[in-house]
Amino acid sequence: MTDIQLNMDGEPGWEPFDAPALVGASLRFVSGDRTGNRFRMRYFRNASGELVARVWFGPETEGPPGHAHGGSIAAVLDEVLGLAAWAAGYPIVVGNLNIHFRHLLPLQTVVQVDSEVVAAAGRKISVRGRIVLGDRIFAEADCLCITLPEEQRRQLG
Ligand SMILES: CCCCCCCCCCCCCCCC(=O)SCCNC(=O)CCNC(=O)[C@H](O)C(C)(C)COP(=O)(O)OP(=O)(O)OC[C@H]1O[C@@H](n2cnc3c(N)ncnc32)[C@H](O)[C@@H]1OP(=O)(O)O
Repeated sequence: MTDIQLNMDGEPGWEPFDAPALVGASLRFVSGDRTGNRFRMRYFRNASGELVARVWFGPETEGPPGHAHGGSIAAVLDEVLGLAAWAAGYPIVVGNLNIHFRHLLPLQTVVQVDSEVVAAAGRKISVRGRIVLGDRIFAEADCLCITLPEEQRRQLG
């Protein structure tokens, strides 16, 4: 437990990021339980202002024996990259998420999710992300987010 908590810390120059304060408390599926056996997550903004997450993939995210289920990896990328667009000021939902799974991700490991908002054109916001540990890349993703019309936003809020 201590190791997990230590590894979940940010880096110098990172600021803790309060996701519920921005989007409400609805993100329980991935980041809502900081003590359970599925995901444990902490969000930060790095020195460039980009959203970064530290994520522990627990035993209940298992797919291939001893390794994370692809769907669990997709769930994390969906939330982090969607939230990255919100953190950049765009009220969106994810329209398309394309993932390259590069290496099996061992369970009970804390990895880092990097994100970058790369383009905004009309309602379409492009976000890129990857899951890494040191120089090991586990997954890379391109995410197309679509801003919600005001009326739909009101219905959700
Ligand atoms: C303050 C209160 C708020 C509270 C709110 C809290 C929310 C808290 C969020 C937290 C942060 C997120 C973290 C989790 C992220 C998810 O998990 S979101 C859930 C998963 N996503 C969904 O369920 C989305 C379901 N899909 C939809 O709702 C609709 O299809 C969409 C995406 C809103 C688009 O529908 P639409 O508004 O009718 O837009 P439409 O006119 O079809 O398309 C607009 C443009 O986007 C393009 N486009 C649309 N979809 C696609 C697609 N899939 N592929 C490619 N292009 C597309 C169209 O081609 C079109 O392009 P142009 O013709 O303008 O060049």
